[in-house]
Amino acid sequence: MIIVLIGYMASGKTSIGKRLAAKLNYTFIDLDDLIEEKENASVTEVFKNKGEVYFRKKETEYLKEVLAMSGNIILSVGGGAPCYSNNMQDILDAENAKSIYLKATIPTLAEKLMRKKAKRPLIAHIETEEAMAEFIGKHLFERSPFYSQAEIKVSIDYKTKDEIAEDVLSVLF
Ligand SMILES: Nc1ncnc2c1ncn2[C@@H]1O[C@H](COP(=O)(O)OP(=O)(O)O)[C@@H](O)[C@H]1O
Ligand SMILES: O=C(O)C1=C[C@@H](OP(=O)(O)O)[C@@H](O)[C@H](O)C1
Ligand SMILES: [Mg+2]
Repeated sequence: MIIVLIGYMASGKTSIGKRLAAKLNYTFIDLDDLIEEKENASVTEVFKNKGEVYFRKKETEYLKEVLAMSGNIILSVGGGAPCYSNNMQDILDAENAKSIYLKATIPTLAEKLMRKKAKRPLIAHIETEEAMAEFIGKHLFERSPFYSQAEIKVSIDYKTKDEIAEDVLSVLF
């Protein structure tokens, strides 16, 4: 089975994915880490040197590769992955795949992203929490139609990583 974690930046896809993989003894794959490895550059460097369009092409290419893999995998994708190309449909159509949306409210995301924006080129320039919340509001409005197609939704507000991992496990098994 491939469990695909989707959701907005800083909703916890990467860190919850790691925990779930350890608990289930599944292979953990983070799509951003895979891109960094294959491109031999950080996400920030890829955005800066090759542009976002190039990043999106690579994201789509490696997503297809992972979805075609066999075995038990937890796949954490970047926040934009479901929203470009045919990626969300490919996730839904993949045999053996289950999609999970880690869902958060705007204030939760704004607070998390103010602390964790440095490595995220789309929001690194935003200076105040108020401006961050405004940006996220608009961005989530565009992205929610993709995220909402996930088979399973788990709310993450006010929860610890362990609580979120437990909630995901309880809806899955
Ligand atoms: N529920 C949580 N409680 C506290 N910190 C969290 C929680 N979820 C994520 N974090 C922290 O927030 C940051 C962003 O999480 P990350 O897993 O990278 O999110 P994503 O991959 O969705 O962008 C990380 O530093 C992570 O440790
Ligand atoms: O939402 C996005 O478009 C992005 C999210 C990032 O991943 P995380 O969601 O893991 O931060 C990373 O792929 C890149 O900075 C673009
Ligand atoms: Mg991540």
